[in-house]
Amino acid sequence: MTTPFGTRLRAAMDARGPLCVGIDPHASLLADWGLGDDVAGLERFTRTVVDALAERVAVLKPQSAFFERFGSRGIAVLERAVADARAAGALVLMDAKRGDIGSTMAAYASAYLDPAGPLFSDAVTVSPYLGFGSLRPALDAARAAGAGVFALALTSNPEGAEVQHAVRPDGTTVAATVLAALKAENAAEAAEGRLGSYGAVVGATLGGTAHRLGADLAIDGPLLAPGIGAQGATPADLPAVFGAAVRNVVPSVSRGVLRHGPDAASLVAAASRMADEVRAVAE
Ligand SMILES: O=C(O)c1cc(=O)[nH]c(=O)n1[C@@H]1O[C@H](COP(=O)(O)O)[C@@H](O)[C@H]1O
Repeated sequence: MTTPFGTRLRAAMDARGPLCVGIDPHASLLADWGLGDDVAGLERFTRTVVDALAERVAVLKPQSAFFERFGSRGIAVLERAVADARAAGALVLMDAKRGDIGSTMAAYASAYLDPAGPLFSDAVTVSPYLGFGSLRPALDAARAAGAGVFALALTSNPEGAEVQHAVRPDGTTVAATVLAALKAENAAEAAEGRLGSYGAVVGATLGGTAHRLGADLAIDGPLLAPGIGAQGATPADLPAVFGAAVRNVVPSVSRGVLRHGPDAASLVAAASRMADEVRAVAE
């Protein structure tokens, strides 16, 4: 049986530093790197990032949208990136943010969480906003494969609050309900003293807002914190946002590292500076 994702993630964070670097080949970044906004540019960009960082950072997070926009040839680049990054020892978090009715969710689960599939990843991002229960096929597929799932709880964009801060009839917020459901999924791993495999996405940009969730952030699983760099947050913001849960935070940076390319040494230096800054506040 494969070691569960949460356990593998904790080991990778300890060994490599707690950092996720996103692979987001924006058209503007391709241009900045002197590459065409075409499949050849996408491939060169992706390969450069994977070659530079997959042996060094804990998690690489390809953003599927930037590959999908090139159709099947873009997906082929994504497949190769997933395989190469995993072979080099990085955990791959597929940023697909899927969410659908349960029966369709089962197909998404087989796309990303079936070890026999060409896009099989260590974990995938999902949206719980069709109801947390609709994610069941993905949660079960992840458990079977030793993979992980990150559900959106409090996203980094300002528009998220209108849904995520909404208060239910029982007085809890929608986001707190998602966090509680993730904690329940992590119970078995937590009982063994392990980091759970079911993570939440909580933006690093939220200032004091997330911290007001306080104990709700204690989901016994990882907290992916995007929003560092281009969206304005810094590692120094993490303790205020996450409080005691900061130890389980995996900060995620895309453009803030990628803008240092195409030089591989500069990409490595940017990622390692960021990992050092995070380590300094998380310990
Ligand atoms: O799930 C995510 O990764 C995510 C959730 C969220 O709340 N906010 C957010 O920015 N993201 C993703 O994180 C990346 C942020 O990129 P940068 O702003 O360039 O660091 C993008 O791929 C977003 O889709």
